[in-house]
Amino acid sequence: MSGLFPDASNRSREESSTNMITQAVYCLTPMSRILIGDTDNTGTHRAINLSPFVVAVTMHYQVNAAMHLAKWFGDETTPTRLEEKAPETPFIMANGTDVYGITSRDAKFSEIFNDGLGSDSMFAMALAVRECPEVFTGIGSSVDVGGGNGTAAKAIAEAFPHIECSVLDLPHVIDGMLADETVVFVAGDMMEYIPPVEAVLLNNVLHNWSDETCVKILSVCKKAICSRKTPGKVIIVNIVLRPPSDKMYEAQLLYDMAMVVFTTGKERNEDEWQKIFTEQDSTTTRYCQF
Ligand SMILES: C[S@@+](CC[C@H](N)C(=O)[O-])C[C@H]1O[C@@H](n2cnc3c(N)ncnc32)[C@H](O)[C@@H]1O
Repeated sequence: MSGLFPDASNRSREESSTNMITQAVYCLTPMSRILIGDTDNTGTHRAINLSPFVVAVTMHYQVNAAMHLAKWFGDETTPTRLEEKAPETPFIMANGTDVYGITSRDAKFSEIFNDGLGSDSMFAMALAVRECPEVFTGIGSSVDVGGGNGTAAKAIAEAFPHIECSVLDLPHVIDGMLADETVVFVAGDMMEYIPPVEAVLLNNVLHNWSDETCVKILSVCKKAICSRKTPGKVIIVNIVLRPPSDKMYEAQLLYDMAMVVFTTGKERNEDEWQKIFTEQDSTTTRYCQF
């Protein structure tokens, strides 16, 4: 204890070392910096703030779901291969319905969930727009399918003002959204119909679903981009699992675990993505990494 509470004779030496410790302890790391964002003197955010995402994925519904993981794994009455356990997920075991069942009946959770995913989208789209601008050139119209609160669509509209941007999501999600001059909100079901458009954006959507459902969603996307004279494109923003030696591998596996707990989907490596694209019979596939 004496080392923690220095006596007066050592004061100046201790003060300077306390300052040093204080600086070392309270300095933000690159990771914690993205949890507070950055505001200018008008209160406008100038940098990415991922804290809404942390709040959204640690709500009691998700924590309860994670607590059911062991039971879900260990349930001997269900098959051992994980994909055969679908459509039951730890989330459904814990909450009686899937994430979208909860967003449809709990408006507060829906708002927190959409804001959280929106903050994550802001992060991903800022990189996509900066690192892969060629993906968006030559496009006149786009629909962000499963676009939630429209954060990604707004980022595209801001970076490429000539693109007419819309967002398609489930009716209860769209209900609360206010259209602005940059983005139009459309209620619909991506499993059934997507309006004709030059580019469909699927931002962090396909990893929520099984291979079979991804093929189904992509076939609806294909109809939407092929109903015009010149066929358009489907832009997929998603993790592509890297080899175990990659420094991002552990973070990517953590995302994969989240998919197991919350959804019937998973994160995929390039071969697994390619399998889906081949089954879906896409003409050309190009990968841009960021
Ligand atoms: C993981 S969130 C991704 C949200 C957004 N793209 C983002 O990254 O912030 C999946 C989105 O798909 C929407 N969704 C789920 N099922 C859908 C369906 N059948 N038709 C349209 N949207 C759907 C959800 O409401 C949710 O907004």
